Amino acid sequence: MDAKLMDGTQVAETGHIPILDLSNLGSSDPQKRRELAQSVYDACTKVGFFYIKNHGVPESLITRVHDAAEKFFGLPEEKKMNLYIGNSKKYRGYSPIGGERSTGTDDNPVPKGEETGVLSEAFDIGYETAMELQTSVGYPQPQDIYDLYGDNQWPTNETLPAFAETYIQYCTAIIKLCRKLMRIFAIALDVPETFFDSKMKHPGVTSRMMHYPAQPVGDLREGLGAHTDWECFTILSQGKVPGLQILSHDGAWITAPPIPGTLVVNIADCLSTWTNKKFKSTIHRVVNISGEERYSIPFFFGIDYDATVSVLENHTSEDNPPCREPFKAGEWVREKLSRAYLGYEGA
Ligand SMILES: O=C(O)CCC(=O)C(=O)O
Ligand SMILES: [Fe+2]
Repeated sequence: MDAKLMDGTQVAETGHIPILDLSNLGSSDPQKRRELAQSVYDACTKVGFFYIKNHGVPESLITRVHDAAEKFFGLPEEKKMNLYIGNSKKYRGYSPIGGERSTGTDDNPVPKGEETGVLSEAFDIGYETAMELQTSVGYPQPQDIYDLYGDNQWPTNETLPAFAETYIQYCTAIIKLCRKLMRIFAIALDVPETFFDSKMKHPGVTSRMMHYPAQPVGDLREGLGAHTDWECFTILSQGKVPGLQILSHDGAWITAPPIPGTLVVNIADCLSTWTNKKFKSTIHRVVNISGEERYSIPFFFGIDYDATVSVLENHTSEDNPPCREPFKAGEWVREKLSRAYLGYEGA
């Protein structure tokens, strides 16, 4: 059924976004992995978004991390502001409502100085080796050339008992899933299955808890402006309340409602570049007109910050030259981060 948004855009409740069953993600049968890779390929080239079920992340852990997010955002503003993102050189910490700006997309940027603050608050963390230590004792520290690893600003245990522990546990489970997915992407792209393995020793990972207040009637502000994600791909746990919309090829915003037992995956800029844009880094936004508070937890998975993103040769031809020169993942992410917040440009 189609609905009309307050700003007049059509929102179609459709089955445009495939639901993929990941039961065979770690199958020992290469044929089963190839079949999964084929459906991943179709989803990435046609939509750039898909839901995953049987993904292996325990529902109880997802529930615990969402509970932690709700508790965090329920803290008094001054406690949250103790962890203000502006205290961090690495873009880690709390960003209050209106603190993040809608910068638009590469093709359709919001002019500098005209950006508006979005109707959401967020708590951001980045990769730290504690996320590996649960599964691999003695995991080495990364070299931090781009100044983006570690130094998360955690609330104390007195303020929020077990908050850091729960969020780190969640990240551990998601990183494990992401490394397996990268192998499926490699098969889908017709390169050796282990192609990305050496580039995700200390993956350029960011995750954030987000809170979108119920939008007051008549308030047209976006919860999060139209954008693409920057890394390789995103795994989104969107709680129970709808609000995520993706831009279809014919220019309509399509809602991607929460589906119990699933997470959402979307392709982001770095992986799209690797594929010479065959995999779509699809524009999306959040508008919370549900009348309820919305909580979501995006997890952005990128390759090591000091690794190079370079268009795969087997995805170029004379008529289809590389869309970009090779670049370091850390440089790209830092440049994007420096424009993301109002009144704070990082280090
Ligand atoms: O909250 C959501 O559903 C999506 C968030 C998102 O797109 C992002 O943080 O990049
Ligand atoms: Fe996003």
